[in-house]
Amino acid sequence: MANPDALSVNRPIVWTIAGSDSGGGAGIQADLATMSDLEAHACSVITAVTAQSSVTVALVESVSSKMLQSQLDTLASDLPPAAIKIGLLADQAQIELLAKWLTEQQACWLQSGKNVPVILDPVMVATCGDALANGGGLDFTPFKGLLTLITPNVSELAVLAATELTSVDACIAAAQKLSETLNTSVLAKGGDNGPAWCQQQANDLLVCTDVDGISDKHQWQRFWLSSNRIDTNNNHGTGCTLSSAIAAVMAHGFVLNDAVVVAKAYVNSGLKASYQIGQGPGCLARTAWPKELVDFPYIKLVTTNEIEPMPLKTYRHEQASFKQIEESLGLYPVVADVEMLETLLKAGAKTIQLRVKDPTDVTLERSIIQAISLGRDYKARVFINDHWQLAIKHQAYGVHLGQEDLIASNLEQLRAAKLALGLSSHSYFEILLAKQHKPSYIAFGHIFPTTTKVMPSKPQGLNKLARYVSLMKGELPIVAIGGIDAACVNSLKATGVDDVAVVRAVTEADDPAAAFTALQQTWWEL
Ligand SMILES: Cc1ncc(COP(=O)(O)OP(=O)(O)O)c(N)n1
Ligand SMILES: Cc1ncsc1CCOP(=O)(O)O
Ligand SMILES: [Mg+2]
Repeated sequence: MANPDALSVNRPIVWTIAGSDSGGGAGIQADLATMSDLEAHACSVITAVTAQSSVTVALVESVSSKMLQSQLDTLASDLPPAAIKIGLLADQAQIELLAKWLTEQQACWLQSGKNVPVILDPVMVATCGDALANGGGLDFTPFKGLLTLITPNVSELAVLAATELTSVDACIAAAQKLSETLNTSVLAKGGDNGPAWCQQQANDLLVCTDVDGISDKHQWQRFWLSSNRIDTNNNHGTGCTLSSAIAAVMAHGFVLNDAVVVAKAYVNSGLKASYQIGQGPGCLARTAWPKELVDFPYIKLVTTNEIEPMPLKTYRHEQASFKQIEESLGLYPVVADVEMLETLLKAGAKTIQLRVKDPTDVTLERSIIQAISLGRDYKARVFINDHWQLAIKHQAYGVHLGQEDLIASNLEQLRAAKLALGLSSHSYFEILLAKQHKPSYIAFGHIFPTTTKVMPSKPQGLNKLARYVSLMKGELPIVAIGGIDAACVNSLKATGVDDVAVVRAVTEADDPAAAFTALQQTWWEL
């Protein structure tokens, strides 16, 4: 019987194209362990065999071109990948061969509407300091346009961008240049010594290109991803683990930005439980899908005014929280006009959102005043969508904003006015971003297909919802939205989600008041 908690119905196939580490801590061995731990079926294409322990690399021998080609072709015909991670490439001939193969394959995948993410970890040196490939001499430009993400550490970034990294500015410029040269997103890892190095925290820089399935506002942006530094020498295989985790998470259908934050949490959790096995640096433990919020990074958008990563204590202590929701929001309607709002308040709604989307509506302010006043009459909590200045002016109970609106809104004014704040999210990445503002609740969607709004992201489904809910338990209420009707209320409740917002199931019903009462009754009785 299928496991209802499984990430995907069938384990997705993920390939690792990398070198064997006879010591078992890095390379193919770390990749297979990671992919399998993250519920993927791992296939391997071995590029090189290394005679390696935790203290030395004694010998590296690349496989023949014939063997490399044969592994690729044999797997492709029976076990096609949902995502690919590339690690050690021993020489230029392997880069050329793989780039040619990927070019041909991507043309086929494109024809069949398939998008296979390719994550390149440009391995050059082992943790013990010995060279694995002729890194400085390798030219990765044949991969231009073929990659989804490249994950260099500080020294690899310096080699790839052919520059010295002496400042945070230089790091950002080098990552940006690499992104443009290879036409790919870049995760520049800051765990090792370098300009963004900090004793207390590890700061990675994510440079996004046109990432599939995320908000327009997050594309072509740069973000610092910061975590507490985990004090351990057992870091052999960290880069291999990170890149194969990113590939495995993407194979389960998560967007790139989500895969990066989940993989970082996976590595953090693995480092905490890491162990020494030989005389040198030990390796990461395999701790399954990350479930602890503390392991996920803080995210900061890099702007022209603020380029430095943020000290984590600033996020934790310096901002006040928005109003706490004392009594659950429950199942509540989101409506487009005051008439419908009044009908539903009369039917007993104690929470409701006014969502007026017409920017030319000359009656907007009047509608907002009426909605807030009706809310007071019926002792209901009225949230105003988007129009935060008017909500402050007329003292609404709360405001609901999208991630896009966050950029244009003044959260300090909202905080000072003591309004409740709800924030939308569509992914792990956006949940983490929203949480940093300490809102009153986070809405998550769309759970099922919806016609109410054109969404850049795919429907999330119940399985992902359950993961987000369990991550945020005890932190903030999560409100599910999108395509919700009487038929799915049961299964939504089973995810443990706190509250539910509905549009069409109420507003397009023949009798909206009756539809709302029935839905709410079902929700409370479950
Ligand atoms: C409860 C709830 N969740 C999500 C939304 C969507 O808000 P937003 O992302 O700002 O999009 P628009 O509603 O403005 O199109 C919501 N309104 N309410
Ligand atoms: C505003 C919004 N944000 C995410 S989904 C959605 C629309 C939900 O509408 P419906 O309940 O009719 O699917
Ligand atoms: Mg909005």
